[in-house]
Amino acid sequence: MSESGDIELNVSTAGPNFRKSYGLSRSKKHSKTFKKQSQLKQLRRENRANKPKILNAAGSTTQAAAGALKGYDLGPAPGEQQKSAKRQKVTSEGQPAKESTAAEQAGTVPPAAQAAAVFQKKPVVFGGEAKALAELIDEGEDFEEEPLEAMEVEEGMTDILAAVQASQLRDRQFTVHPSGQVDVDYHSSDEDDGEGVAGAIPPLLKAARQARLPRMRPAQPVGHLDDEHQQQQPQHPATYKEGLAQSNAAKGPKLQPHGPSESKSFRDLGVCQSLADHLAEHGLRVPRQIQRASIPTLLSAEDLVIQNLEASGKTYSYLIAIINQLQGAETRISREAGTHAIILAPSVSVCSKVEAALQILLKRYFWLVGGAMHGSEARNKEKARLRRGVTVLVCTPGRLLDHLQHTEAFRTADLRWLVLDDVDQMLETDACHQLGQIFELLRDRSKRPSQHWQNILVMRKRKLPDWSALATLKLDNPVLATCREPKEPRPDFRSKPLPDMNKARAQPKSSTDEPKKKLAGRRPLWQGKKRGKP
Ligand SMILES: Nc1ncnc2c1ncn2[C@@H]1O[C@H](COP(=O)(O)OP(=O)(O)OP(=O)(O)O)[C@@H](O)[C@H]1O
Repeated sequence: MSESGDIELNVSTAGPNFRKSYGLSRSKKHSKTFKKQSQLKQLRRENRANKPKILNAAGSTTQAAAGALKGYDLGPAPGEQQKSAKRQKVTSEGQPAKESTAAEQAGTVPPAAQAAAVFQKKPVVFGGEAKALAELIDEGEDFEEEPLEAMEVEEGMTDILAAVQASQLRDRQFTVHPSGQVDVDYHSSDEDDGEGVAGAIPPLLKAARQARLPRMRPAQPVGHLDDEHQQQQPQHPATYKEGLAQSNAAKGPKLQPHGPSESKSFRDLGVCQSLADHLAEHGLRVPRQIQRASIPTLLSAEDLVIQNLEASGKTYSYLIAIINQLQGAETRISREAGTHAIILAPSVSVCSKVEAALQILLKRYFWLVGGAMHGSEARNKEKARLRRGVTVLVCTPGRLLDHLQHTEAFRTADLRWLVLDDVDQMLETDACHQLGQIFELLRDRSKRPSQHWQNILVMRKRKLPDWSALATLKLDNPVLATCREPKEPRPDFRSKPLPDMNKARAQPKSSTDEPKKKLAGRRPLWQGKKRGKP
């Protein structure tokens, strides 16, 4: 210890194992980061001498107890026996913990421990510092400047991670064993006692387990889900709502699945005659599955998540619904009224694709103006277009935020639809950081006090993305429109009559067969010319 109170740790005392465990080179061990790491380790070592080293969330839960609860003997987990032999469990008074029998312990196993036992096959270590520090040291960075949230976790355990990150355990390390035992490790910055932390684990693991359950029921192939049918189905736990309620970051909506209706035409779905005719002129005569599932909900102004495969007709679903309502407004909506629908797309290519479809649909309704802005045009030109008015705007998040912040003439007070196309892709890019700001600015500019526009989320993947970036969107009891059927009916080869093979043989297949016929009587070249008889 130096005079200033800082601990000075001679690197050489750290020993060869220390270097080996982090794979450090000789030059690295003299780095500033490495010294800081050593200091921290030393502090922890000192601290551990005064505090209980291992704390069991269940008090005294063992693998046998978890097995007893489940009705069979689990037996020791691989490697667990040796580990437990090495570890000395201590009580908070520092006395060795008394090993109790399985029967005694059966009553003390919390549901969290069972949960861990069910879905864990091997011990999983969670925790911020150990892993994060190792990574930072490998990169040669100063760990004090980095947030200690670079937690790594086994594949498939991200939900647990989300729960842990949102909790008071974020910078502690704990291990979940197959037996359901949870060990918490302490370090010098811990202020509260062990019981507080242990109490926090069971609800977390319960939440984590819920989060791992399937989040959507499969879509109904045909017909609406009527109330009676819904009551018969086992109630699906509201995973996002309850499971991760503690975490604002991972909060998501509870979705009501909605299968396609049996309507055979766009008219049946509620689309007006003129638009249905216009669609038929452009080859859209029969609505696709996803359009049958989504258009009725879109027309009823409910928030909606549309999920289906690529090129299945998702874009047309929401465009048809929006334009159907815009063209049918009692008083014609002029461009001076500002923007009524904003479609956010993650990339320029998606923007262009959506705009192309939009322009096809707007051909008939000349008073409705559609446009795309994604940065390929000069900003002043875009501003001029916004000043004149764009009723349906297709935009990338970056460009939209820019105009919301800097273009006064951009009028969004009457916004009625906000579409996030390809939302799963959008949430994987940096654009997701701008979404929160966009929603806030749109809400501030809105005429009415509460958010009143219809939210439409379009995604291709079945798995719901991380909703943390959409937490401020305030989806209002959204419906999930999805269907499992292939996007196009497959051709039925069996129903086709087979060609008459005799006829096919009798007739020459094509004009190219003619020269062959002519050559039919000739001798092959390799036999040479026929010599005349003497
Ligand atoms: N009802 C329909 N009848 C015939 N063709 C349709 C119908 N709906 C959409 N299409 C055609 O299918 C193609 C894809 O449609 P759309 O762009 O809506 O699909 P998407 O699911 O949004 O695609 P992506 O996943 O690439 O965004 C378009 O060329 C469109 O013309």
